[in-house]
Amino acid sequence: MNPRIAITSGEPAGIGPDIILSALQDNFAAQLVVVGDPELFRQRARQLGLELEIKVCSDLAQITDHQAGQVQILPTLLGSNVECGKLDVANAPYVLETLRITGQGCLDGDFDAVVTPPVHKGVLCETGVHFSGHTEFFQDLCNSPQVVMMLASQAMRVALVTTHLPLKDIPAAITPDTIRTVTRALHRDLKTRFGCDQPRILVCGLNPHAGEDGHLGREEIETIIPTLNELRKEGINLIGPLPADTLFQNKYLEQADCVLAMYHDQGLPVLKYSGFGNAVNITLGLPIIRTSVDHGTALDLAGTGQASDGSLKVAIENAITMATNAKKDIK
Ligand SMILES: NC(=O)C1=CN([C@@H]2O[C@H](COP(=O)(O)OP(=O)(O)OC[C@H]3O[C@@H](n4cnc5c(N)ncnc54)[C@H](O)[C@@H]3O)[C@@H](O)[C@H]2O)C=CC1
Ligand SMILES: NCC(=O)COP(=O)(O)O
Repeated sequence: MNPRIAITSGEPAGIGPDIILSALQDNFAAQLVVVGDPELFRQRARQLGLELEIKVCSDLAQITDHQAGQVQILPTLLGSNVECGKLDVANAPYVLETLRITGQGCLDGDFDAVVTPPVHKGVLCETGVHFSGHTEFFQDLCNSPQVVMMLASQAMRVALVTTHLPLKDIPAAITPDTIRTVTRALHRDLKTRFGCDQPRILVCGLNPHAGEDGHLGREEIETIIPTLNELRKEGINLIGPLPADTLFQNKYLEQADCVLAMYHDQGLPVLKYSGFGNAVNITLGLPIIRTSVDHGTALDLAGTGQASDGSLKVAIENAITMATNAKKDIK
């Protein structure tokens, strides 16, 4: 039986609905179900001039294998009408509810994976909840001690020691404990989920020139190098820390299965430069499978037909592959 994959609708005023409608015109070997408001998808399809069948499923038993051109929807209703490109805090509870339903559904075994189009973190925070990202939301929902954000393009995989933190808080967050737990989770998932028998991880320093022997910062000498040496004794293959400005070249990337960057904007701009629109964001360390797109809500493009569905298709394909492999492992 094909895996059942839930897709959230993302920020309703952004390109989430557009790229879902566009991607679902293709075939996928899975039961795909969108958790969202059917009327939002009908309206957006009309606006985009796309002819798709919107099938509203009142329960899980009605979800069948995906057929190209069909959108199966488990209904959750919006708080307010949507105007493309205009954020409305009245719809923030809807967005959070789609995340809760799909995450909990994965934990309960109703779905084999969740794929998330982009949400707008700022408008979700305006409800009074602190929402820094799906990564942290699903970590809390699943009660997971450590999660790792990893993005993968054709050219490279990049994982992060810290996720959505203000820059000023990063040095304090790079502790031996965080480096240990992130690196172990990354090593384990590269083996179990990505088929790397002996994962090789290329680690960035935190400071310019990886601290220049302590003259440009001491985190490498005091924290990063000793912790990497400890992890090496556990049999984890680590290269570095290397200066982040010169690490991203083929000579090093060819030797590695994944780069481990210390923070969001150290690793992700390089990956996005090399593969924006075709990369996938995967949360490691969760008991559920969660993939996502490599881009944001692109409010400027909602409803215009100019948004690329490339990354969403890669996210759906990755979720299907990971869920299919997980089902095989259970048998
Ligand atoms: N997975 C998620 O939920 C993510 C959400 N975001 C959120 O998105 C919001 C907007 O973030 P920005 O930094 O403006 O990034 P953005 O990715 O929304 O837009 C950056 C630029 O890329 C273009 N772009 C983005 N996606 C595209 C696509 N599929 N096809 C063609 N062009 C595309 C946009 O038009 C814009 O010019 C923020 O609130 C941010 O937190 C950002 C990244 C990931
Ligand atoms: N730049 C990627 C990103 O911020 C995605 O965050 P998340 O919502 O997947 O946690």
